Amino acid sequence: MDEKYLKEKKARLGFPLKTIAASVLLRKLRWATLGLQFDWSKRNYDASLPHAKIPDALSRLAKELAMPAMENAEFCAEAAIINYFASDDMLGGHLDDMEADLSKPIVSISLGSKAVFLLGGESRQDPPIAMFLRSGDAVLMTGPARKCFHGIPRIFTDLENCDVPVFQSKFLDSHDASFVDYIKGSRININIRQVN
Ligand SMILES: O=C(O)CCC(=O)C(=O)O
Ligand SMILES: [Fe+2]
Repeated sequence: MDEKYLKEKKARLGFPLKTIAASVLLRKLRWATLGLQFDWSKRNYDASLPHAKIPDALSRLAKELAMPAMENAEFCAEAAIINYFASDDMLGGHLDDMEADLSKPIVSISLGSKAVFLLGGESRQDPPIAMFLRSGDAVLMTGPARKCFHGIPRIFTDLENCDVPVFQSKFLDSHDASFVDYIKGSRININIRQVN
């Protein structure tokens, strides 16, 4: 953070301001969104809210991955959630049922550390199936699975189980060093939705 900005901010607030390194803040980031934003008070996606466009490359990839679930129509990537997991993070069992048309799939891409994915049934009481999601895996949640509870109870960040080295080996350029450093103890999930 810029020195002059900090001084001004301290003066305005009247109490000392602690600076936190970007690398520390980055580890605290749990999720981000792209594309259409969800309005939690109205419980719907609101196209009038300011939003960043989903990058074309991601949109094209989602279209291709969604193909088996689209029956002659094209998947339209309208909203995405990016989940950032550090070693002790998990994602509790939940449903993704806020999209108007549940016949459209959710395309979910995993990067970094290996995770356990639990796919349950339509009731929380249904026993889940457990599977590993590794870096580069894509899950297509479609058909009955759109109405099923699912979650991530844990990720593996230890060297023996994380499966990241294979992924890391693809990033040898020195410009990728900070990315490799970040992904070593982390997992990123990108899930892409068609909202309408
Ligand atoms: O992290 C994952 O693989 C699943 C993410 C998910 O289910 C969600 O964001 O709704
Ligand atoms: Fe989900």
